Amino acid sequence: MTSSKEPAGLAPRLAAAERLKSILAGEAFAPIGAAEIADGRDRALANRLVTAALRRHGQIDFILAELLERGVPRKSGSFEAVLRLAVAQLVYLPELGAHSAVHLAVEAIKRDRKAGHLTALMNAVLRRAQSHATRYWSLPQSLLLPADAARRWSSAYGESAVTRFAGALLAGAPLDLTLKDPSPERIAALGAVHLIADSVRVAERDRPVDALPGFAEGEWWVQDAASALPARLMGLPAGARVLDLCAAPGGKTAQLVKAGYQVAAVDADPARIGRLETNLDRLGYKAETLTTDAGTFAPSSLYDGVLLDAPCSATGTFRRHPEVLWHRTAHGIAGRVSLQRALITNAFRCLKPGGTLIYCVCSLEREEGKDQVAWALDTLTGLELAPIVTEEVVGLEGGITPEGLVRTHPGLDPGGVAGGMDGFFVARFRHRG
Ligand SMILES: C[S@@+](CC[C@H](N)C(=O)[O-])C[C@H]1O[C@@H](n2cnc3c(N)ncnc32)[C@H](O)[C@@H]1O
Repeated sequence: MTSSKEPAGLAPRLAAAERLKSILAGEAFAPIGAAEIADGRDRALANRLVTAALRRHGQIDFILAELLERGVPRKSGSFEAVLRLAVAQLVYLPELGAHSAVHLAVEAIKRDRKAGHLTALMNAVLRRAQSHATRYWSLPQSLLLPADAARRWSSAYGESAVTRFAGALLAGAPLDLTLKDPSPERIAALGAVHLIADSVRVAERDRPVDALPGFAEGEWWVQDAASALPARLMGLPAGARVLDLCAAPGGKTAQLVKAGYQVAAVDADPARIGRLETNLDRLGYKAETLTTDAGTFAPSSLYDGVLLDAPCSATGTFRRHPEVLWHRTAHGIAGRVSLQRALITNAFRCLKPGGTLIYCVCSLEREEGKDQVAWALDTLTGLELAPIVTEEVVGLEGGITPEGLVRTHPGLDPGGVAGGMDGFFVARFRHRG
């Protein structure tokens, strides 16, 4: 909501700048909600600006390097965030109006004690950006991905896949659902298309998720087609006892319940366990829930199956969380790798002899995927690989490695349906007994 003293359109920019500033400082992107901006149109504008600035971050880096010869001034408050948002609007969202981008950026930093002295610089830089807007609009898509990530992923997934990653980043992620009953009638009622197994893709998303048919009745839940793969690979008979480690908000828990298992869901975060319980309630599904550390959880009796969806760099989710592309550090990955090892070790301790362990991460990084499998087979000698075969992932045969691991990425189309999928890594192990 704008105050009478503020120019129209300033409030969403101030909120967007605050949000972008925290994302640049390392926080994850959470869309600006009604508590922050009551007016729905302002909120939509703020989220659109932040999303464009994040998706175009690599190209905007290039632009800022050209426009700011001495770099971003130090200790300049919201200057960089406001500048990035204004460049995103000027160059990539021209339909929002170039004049308002410049004027409101200057107004926004006037209100910031730490940046107020930089109005002349902001004005000059944005005028230059405006005069080069056509050239900047056609900057190559190769700038969209960090150069080191593009190199790593090209050698892992191939150059043509990585070329598609840039397009996928700009397009964002489509809405995929897992259906209790993937019958043609239900799929048609949702205006969706079938992907693989019980995953569907909503072709035209014209309303909020909770307004789609079947939401209130608990007929489906939101889940990317890649995220829906691991739980399907458990392959145990109905009635088996299955432990879901790092379970919230419960997409995989719901699948395990749907498969007929007796499920215990563990997560360390009480608020996220609350969301898992709400989600299961809506679906009419029951599972035991435990708020505890999956690295030390010691069950009173062992499980037939354990699914571990470990915390990771989340680089496979860059279409919905573009900031993960720019937050990855060697130090951060090393921390994740050792946490994942502690969790795999405890997952193995919770498993019955002969039981099945599924390890998965929404990461495109080899250290969190294939290298962890090599480590587990070396260290936990009671584990052996239970290779996943193509018949288990019909419609996604290209996602299986020769060793029987699943490795998806945004350049793969599930069931041949355009729109890609998240990057996921899945390995299945068996307890030798
Ligand atoms: C990738 S998300 C899980 C998504 C979930 N499996 C699903 O399909 O909806 C990772 C989860 O791990 C939880 N987590 C992180 N460290 C944990 C730990 N040491 N013990 C238990 N849960 C943990 C986080 O709270 C987060 O909910």
